[in-house]
Amino acid sequence: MEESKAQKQIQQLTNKIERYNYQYYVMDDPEISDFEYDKLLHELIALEEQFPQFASETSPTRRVGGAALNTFAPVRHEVQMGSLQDVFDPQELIAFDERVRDKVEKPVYIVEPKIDGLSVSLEYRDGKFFRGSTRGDGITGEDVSENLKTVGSIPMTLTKPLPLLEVRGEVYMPRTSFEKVVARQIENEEEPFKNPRNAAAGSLRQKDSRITATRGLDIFVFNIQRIEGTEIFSHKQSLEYLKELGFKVIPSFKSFINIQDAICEIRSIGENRYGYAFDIDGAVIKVDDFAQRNQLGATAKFPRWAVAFKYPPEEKETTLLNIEIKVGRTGALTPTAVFEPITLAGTTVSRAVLHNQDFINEKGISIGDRIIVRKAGDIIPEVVSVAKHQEGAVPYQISNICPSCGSIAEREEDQAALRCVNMACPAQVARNIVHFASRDAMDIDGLGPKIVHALIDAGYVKSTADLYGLDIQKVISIERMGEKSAQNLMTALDKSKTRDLSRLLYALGIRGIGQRAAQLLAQHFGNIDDLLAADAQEISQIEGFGGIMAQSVVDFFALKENQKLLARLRDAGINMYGEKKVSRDTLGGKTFVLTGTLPTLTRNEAKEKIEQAGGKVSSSVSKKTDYVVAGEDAGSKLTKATSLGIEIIDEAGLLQLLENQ
Ligand SMILES: NC(=O)c1ccc[n+]([C@@H]2O[C@H](COP(=O)([O-])OP(=O)(O)OC[C@H]3O[C@@H](n4cnc5c(N)ncnc54)[C@H](O)[C@@H]3O)[C@@H](O)[C@H]2O)c1
Ligand SMILES: [Zn+2]
Repeated sequence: MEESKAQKQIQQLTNKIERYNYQYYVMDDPEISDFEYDKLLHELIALEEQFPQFASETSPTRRVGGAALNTFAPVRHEVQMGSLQDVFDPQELIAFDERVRDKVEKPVYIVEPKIDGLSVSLEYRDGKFFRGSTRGDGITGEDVSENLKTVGSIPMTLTKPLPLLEVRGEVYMPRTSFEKVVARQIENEEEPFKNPRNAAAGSLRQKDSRITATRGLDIFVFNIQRIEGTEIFSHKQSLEYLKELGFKVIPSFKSFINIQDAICEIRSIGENRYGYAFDIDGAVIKVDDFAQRNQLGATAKFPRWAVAFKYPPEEKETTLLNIEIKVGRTGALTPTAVFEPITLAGTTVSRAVLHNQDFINEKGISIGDRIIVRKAGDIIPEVVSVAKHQEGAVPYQISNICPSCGSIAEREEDQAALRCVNMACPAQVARNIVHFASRDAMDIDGLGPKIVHALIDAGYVKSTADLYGLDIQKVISIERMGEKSAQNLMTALDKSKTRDLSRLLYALGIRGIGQRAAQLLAQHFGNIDDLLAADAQEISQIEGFGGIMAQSVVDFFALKENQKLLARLRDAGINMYGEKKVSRDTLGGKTFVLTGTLPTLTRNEAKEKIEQAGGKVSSSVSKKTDYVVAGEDAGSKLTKATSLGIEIIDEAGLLQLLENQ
């Protein structure tokens, strides 16, 4: 490969991985599966090895984990919390053994399952729990003591009053807890966690420890970081000692004196990986003796005395029987593959989401094909590829008729999904009503998902307008509804009639129209009739509005069903006026790019502030960027901004801009 091409590719991979890291470690919401992520990381490692001149000091290949959220106090780790080097092939285990034997004699290895959770440090003073923190970037983590105290298996008092002890463990969510948490999230129409690891991380990093307490977290302790009051010489000894102190230690640790036996154990853990009550993503092999560990040492990121063997996701072949189209909660028409049942990652699966037409075309999927299926991140089944196409078959074509209400679904610009925009579409009605009633919309107190579903099931409500036709008798007749709460709901419904136009517009759930956009519409037009009379051209003139958003508003009100709904809301006495304002727009559409960690604002807060003042936030630096707001550890974006001569400001500078006008 040419140098210039390699440099560019290294840069691109770095940017990508940094984004995935942020989503995974900071937001607890991964965008891609671990398997795909590992592939990208290894691609980068290989490129950097070949072109070391382009490998930066801060490359994700040299750094551990993620940045901290601002929510928790920072904790500096006395003993650094490293990561582990991944290997995927038994051959690499043999190479590991050779590297070890180059430096030390007769190593004893311990093999343990690798728990798929998140790493924490627990500190004890005089035998009492003192503090607990997340790994963070390995050097600084977050103080999550309060949340850790809710994990029942973490002892608050040790059986021996050691003056000082710091241990490392893996907090995880057992599969049964995960299933319960996800079921609850789905019932409350919240975005469910993608897998137990992210669920564990998200639960441990809750602001409110009462929420953490409901999540059924557990821990396995696997290392002594620091100890005073006794001396320990080997890993095996330390695990046994930790057990005595009252910790729940890593299950099934076995020792081996030759690598072949260790490989057998690793294979057998892999074969049994779905037999555990929790997710494991590999096995760890470690040198047992501490003196030997010291001799072997560590790199900036990993110890040289251990490696993690990662198991590939399980894949199976099956026959595609059918493709069903479902209308999602946002009106998106989603194709689902229905195939002959197979067992994958310990459970029987027969369905996998096919995302959209582009996905189907790309893989060339048609009904009757033999397909390969796996579980991404071991949770969500996905179609990997077609194993055997049928002769002459063409990719399945999704119809644009909504299967739930029969309206014509629209394909939005820039978006692969077809979407049913009929507000009265039965498939979407519950979600629409919940949104309509939510705090930031019409704020109808007491009208949560459960009541909404009950009202729909009872046949009382088919659209938001029906809410205003409810009477107290009907409400009381719903299961578990007392007279008092029924009365409260009626009062709340009445009160909601007087909300400002901007809330109503937001409540309607127009595609792409959030609170801010609804506010802009209300301020610009002042009443609904003027808005209805406007065309996309006029709406797109509003500062902060783009052509796509304007078109979405016009499309929404063009639909007969939505017009009828609006008329009924009007008849019910809902306020349709708002305060017309001459817009005060401080930042005048200037474009900002955020990079690095700001001292006080989170990224989202900064973004919100900029947008509220009429600015735009973009994710990449270009000639069109007006300002780059740089915080600590700003990376490539800063370099690019400098080379393009774009003005660079810090958080203080941003706040000043916001205040100035
Ligand atoms: N999908 C994404 O977007 C995305 C993004 C970033 C990272 N990731 C995933 O995160 C992982 C990388 O994270 P990492 O740096 O924490 O490395 P890692 O999870 O692969 O390995 C290190 C961790 O293993 C844990 N561990 C569990 N059981 C252990 C045991 N018995 N002994 C020792 N350690 C044990 C430790 O807590 C340690 O922090 C990869 O699996 C990667 O795929 C995914
Ligand atoms: Zn529909």
